[in-house]
Amino acid sequence: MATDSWALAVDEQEAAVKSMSNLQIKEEKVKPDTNGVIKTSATAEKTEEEEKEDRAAQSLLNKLIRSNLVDNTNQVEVLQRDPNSPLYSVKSFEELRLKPQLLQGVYAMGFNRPSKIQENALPMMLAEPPQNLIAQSQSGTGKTAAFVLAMLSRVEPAERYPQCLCLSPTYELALQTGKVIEQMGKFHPELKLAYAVRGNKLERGQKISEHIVIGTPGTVLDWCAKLKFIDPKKIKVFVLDEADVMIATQGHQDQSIRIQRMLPRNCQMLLFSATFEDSVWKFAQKVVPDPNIIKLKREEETLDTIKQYYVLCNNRDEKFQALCNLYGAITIAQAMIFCHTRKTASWLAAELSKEGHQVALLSGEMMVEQRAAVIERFREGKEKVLVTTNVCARGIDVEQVSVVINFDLPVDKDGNPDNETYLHRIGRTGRFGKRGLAVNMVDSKHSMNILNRIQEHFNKKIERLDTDDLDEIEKIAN
Ligand SMILES: Nc1ncnc2c1ncn2[C@@H]1O[C@H](COP(=O)(O)OP(=O)(O)OP(=O)(O)O)[C@@H](O)[C@H]1O
Repeated sequence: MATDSWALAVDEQEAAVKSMSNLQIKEEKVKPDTNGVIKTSATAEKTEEEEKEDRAAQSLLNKLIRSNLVDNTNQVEVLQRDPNSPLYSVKSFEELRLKPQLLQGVYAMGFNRPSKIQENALPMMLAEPPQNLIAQSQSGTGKTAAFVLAMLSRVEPAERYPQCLCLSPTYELALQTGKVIEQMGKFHPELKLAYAVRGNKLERGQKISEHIVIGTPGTVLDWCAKLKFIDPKKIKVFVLDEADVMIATQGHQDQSIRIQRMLPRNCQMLLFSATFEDSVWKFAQKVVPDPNIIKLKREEETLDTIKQYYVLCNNRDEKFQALCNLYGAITIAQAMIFCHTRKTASWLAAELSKEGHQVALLSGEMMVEQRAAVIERFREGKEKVLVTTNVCARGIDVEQVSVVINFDLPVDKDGNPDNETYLHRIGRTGRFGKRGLAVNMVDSKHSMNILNRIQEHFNKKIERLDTDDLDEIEKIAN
């Protein structure tokens, strides 16, 4: 195989780095595309695969670093299966008439009142007869807590068999949800939970007596169909968590549908997702018949309150020099610096450290727990600058950042401007009326072209900044 070209492609396309060792690539001709990026069919495939894995990692990361509800002032949209039935919403947990032990559990977790999505979702989920629900709202808005409460409310502790089944996309995400079940159900000690995840081996012929089973689709399917540890006909509540992450994983969609088909017709089906792309929507409709639908829109990200600049350089070293010139001005607040590859991010973090700056590096090579720890320190303000990559920081919410530096402009895997990522990176800096600042480093004709296309897309002028001019620097700092 063409080792050099392959190495080059890998360098360009960070997402493919990890896959090198386990890919069997057949001899094939590799030619650079119009952007000079070399792809083989194997790289393209694996890149997609990696992105999918990333979604699960991101979701886990967000859970690990989150200690509060995400603020959302948008309206909730509710579509009822029966538009004539009254629409209930609750402003307190008391109104739900929960079992006292559950209410105690909710309060012990520090929840004083239902979150926006919970206000509508909880009465629907707890209604008699049970109703099916599809709910979508961004990560951190209280979905997990909502369906956990619904499952715990429906369980009959005296009946010792699985009554609620919850599917999660990965082992780690299943454990996170399991923790919430354990916390919320802690004043209900007779309530038991089983984890249907890889490595949890039971003796053949056994029936499990736990009331709630949480697991990944493959193992749950085995437990229901092949090993018969669970009698699916007795399941009252079926939850599909993180449907968007779920269907991004090969095979999970089919396995989930096969499990759903074994359940009784009157089983309550609940599906949750942070996004509603077409594929998620199609899947949701397959597994949730006659649903009520609740949607909570994401806070709009805009560029209105953000000052955007670009700095013209000739190469990476000049970009570094420009960044050093800017450093004093940007560290008045907290800043995130985005690079295209892990290699550049590591290099930049090391160079900044050599200059005596204290920076944090968030890299894709780190374990999810390590990444969570880095973000946590940054959120606490222990470091003021975080150097990271596109892939690594996508989907991660760090609220107090007010400066974003694009050391490399965001491009998609075909080398075109990634406007969505641009907006997401930059948009976060100017939230809630705060002023934000974005500086884009441009070092070639190609990247100037990308910048121009970004300006056109958003119909916003990005001004040139001269980092050797102290007056100019003053201007951006104030
Ligand atoms: N009513 C509430 N009051 C206060 N905090 C809450 C409430 N509901 C949930 N939380 C907390 O807010 C955070 C986010 O909630 P939760 O994990 O349920 O959101 P989510 O929408 O399921 O997020 P994800 O999609 O990432 O799983 C958690 O720390 C949770 O403990």
